[in-house]
Amino acid sequence: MRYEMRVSMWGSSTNHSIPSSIIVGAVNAARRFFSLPLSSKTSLDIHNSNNFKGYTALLGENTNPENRGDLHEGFDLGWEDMSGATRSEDGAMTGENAWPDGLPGFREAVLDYYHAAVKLGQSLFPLFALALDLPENFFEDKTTKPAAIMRLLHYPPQSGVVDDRVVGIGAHTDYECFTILWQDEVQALQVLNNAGKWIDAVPIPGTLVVKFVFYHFLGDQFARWTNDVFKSTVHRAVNRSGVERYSIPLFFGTDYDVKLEPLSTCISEESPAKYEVVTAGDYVKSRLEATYAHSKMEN
Ligand SMILES: O=C(O)CCC(=O)C(=O)O
Ligand SMILES: [Fe+2]
Repeated sequence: MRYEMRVSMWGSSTNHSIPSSIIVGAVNAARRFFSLPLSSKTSLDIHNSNNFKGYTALLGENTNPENRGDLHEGFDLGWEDMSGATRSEDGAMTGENAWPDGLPGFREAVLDYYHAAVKLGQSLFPLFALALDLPENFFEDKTTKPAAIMRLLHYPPQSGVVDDRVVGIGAHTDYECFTILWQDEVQALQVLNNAGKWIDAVPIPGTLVVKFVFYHFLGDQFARWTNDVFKSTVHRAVNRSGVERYSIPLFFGTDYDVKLEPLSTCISEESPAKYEVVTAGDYVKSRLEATYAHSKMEN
């Protein structure tokens, strides 16, 4: 069974909504950033960051090891408060964000969206806990220091014969528990269904689409917490639209110093624990290292 929750982007009284002005601010910030000269962007090269923050050039990332690189550019950031404070207790993922010079208002617009989306993400954990027969507050003490990576993504259009090994973002599963995704109106995102067919995740104008689909669109941290009761969904993006595309995923995990231990409700004699226990920080970092390994060597 598949559940999907759509959250109206128009401000309302519910605390599940992200005001449209905040979304528009972040999208405009992304447009301004990707319009910078390449040299300004590569000065923030993600390979120079000890915790994978900053700029990824076209083909810099390779989410599917069978592919030759992803045809998008990106800007990655993690938690930071408005005053600029970062945290020291994030284990392997501890470190600062990398902000561009000469883009007034960029940092504020991006962080405004980040904080609003993180708040939304925090409000979803109790629903997952209930779905797993756990107390509603089960994840509360495991999500006190938001371990959330956000990305601004820019996909050029691809035309003619598209090599399946060079697409916008190759087939992959996300590394954290779940993903909140804003995408513009350009169709590119696809989800692999149980029959092995790629299904278009159709953009809906005027909405913030929260990928919130049990058993289908969850990330690998939840697969580890639940011993695969929650299965991560394979997805990819191929932009054949003829126009450029922007998206903003936010990956929401448990705190970086928390161990990804299988839940007692999800293991049994018939279904013993499958995964080695690691901290969320070590896990995310190892996945990012694999994703960027090919371009690190060229660097
Ligand atoms: O751009 C998109 O719609 C998907 C991005 C994505 O899957 C990712 O960054 O993990
Ligand atoms: Fe993804």
